[in-house]
Amino acid sequence: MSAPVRARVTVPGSKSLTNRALLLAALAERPSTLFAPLRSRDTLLMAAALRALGVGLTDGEDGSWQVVPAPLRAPAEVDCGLAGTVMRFVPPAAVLAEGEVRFDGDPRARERPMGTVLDALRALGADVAGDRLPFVVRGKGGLPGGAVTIDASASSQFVSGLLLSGARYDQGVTVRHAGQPVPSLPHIAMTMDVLRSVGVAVDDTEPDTWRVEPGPIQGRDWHVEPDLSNAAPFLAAAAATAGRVTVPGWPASTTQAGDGFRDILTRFGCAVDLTGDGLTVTGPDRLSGVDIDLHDVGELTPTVAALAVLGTETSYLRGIAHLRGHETDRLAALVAEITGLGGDAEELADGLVIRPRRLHGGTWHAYADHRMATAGAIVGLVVPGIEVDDIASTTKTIPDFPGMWAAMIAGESAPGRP
Ligand SMILES: O=C(O)C1=C[C@@H](OP(=O)(O)O)[C@@H](O)[C@H](O)C1
Ligand SMILES: C=C(OP(=O)(O)O)C(=O)O
Repeated sequence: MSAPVRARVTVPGSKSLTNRALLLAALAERPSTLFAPLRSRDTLLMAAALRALGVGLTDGEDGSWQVVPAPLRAPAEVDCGLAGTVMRFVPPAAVLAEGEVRFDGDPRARERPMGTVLDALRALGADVAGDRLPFVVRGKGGLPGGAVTIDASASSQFVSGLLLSGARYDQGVTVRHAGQPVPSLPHIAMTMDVLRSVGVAVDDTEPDTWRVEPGPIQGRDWHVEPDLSNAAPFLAAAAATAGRVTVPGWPASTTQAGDGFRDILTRFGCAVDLTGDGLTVTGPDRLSGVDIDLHDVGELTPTVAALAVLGTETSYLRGIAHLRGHETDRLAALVAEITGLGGDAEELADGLVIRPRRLHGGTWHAYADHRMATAGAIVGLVVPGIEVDDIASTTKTIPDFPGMWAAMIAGESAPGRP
């Protein structure tokens, strides 16, 4: 094992909060300012999409973003990259423009599930050509809206996307889910919470039903919380090396699903301490195994799998069949990388089983997936000779992961940060 990691790591803003704030600011009645937003590939793509639709977006010297809403304009082209939040959140807004808005993205993005959102928009009165990327929204300057029933078992983003723009539809929107349970429900709760914060009337009292009333969206100041899911690999470094890592600015209460990592770390045997100073995690001498349902926090799976690989007991990660439609098929990718290095991992119908076995060095493939890349970095702290083939894929949600990781290992605060 490498030397225990001891560091204080300040992580950049939340992807999920930044992209929701950008979209709502674009649809608002008055300008908004985002303080400490995330600036990474996914949020820069969201910003570019909104600019292409005519929204004013300027950079403040302090790293903030000023957003000046304007009637959405077409024709326009939107590059979704590999960002689920761009491909699922922007089309429901693009129907408000008058004219063609063309969407495309990375090769893998063309495979990610999308048809449910486009069918829902058609059912609500939109003219959309296509069922996955590339597709074209032919905006009519507005949308009747109303009630729609969808199967959101492949992604909570199908629901969030429709809700975020719903207040701007003539009749608002009511989204009902029918199908296997919706994953990542905390992300839908976050959507409802941000809608309330901009004065939109919402109702989620009925299970699997979300209602957004039509009405104006207020401009506001947004103070974006640190991205707790992106904090996870750094906290995992403490867990993996019997070290200690503090993430300052961890919110006392939050709508981010990544907050669930505190409980997961406890189950691995870590000491987890949330104080006014931040969240401090101290790793145990021996990592336990876990049997855990990650349905609500699927995006933590690669990080949890990396710890499970280093655990001393068998781990079961459950409730995550939908990860097959993420940046890559994460279940297949994790099994391939773990077994490729001599480990023991197997796919379950809805998850993974990972048994303890000593790994050897070699290449850990990232599959253009930021969270696969960071999972490789965690394993590489403990197993000598591991090289992640595409660490640059981390720029999807962290601007400088290699710099932050190196600073953490050296025991420094990340450069330029408190
Ligand atoms: O709404 C959001 O910001 C997100 C919702 C989740 O998507 P799925 O429901 O597709 O897992 C999550 O995994 C993703 O990283 C971000
Ligand atoms: C699933 C993820 O991203 P996306 O927003 O592209 O769906 C993720 O970040 O783990």
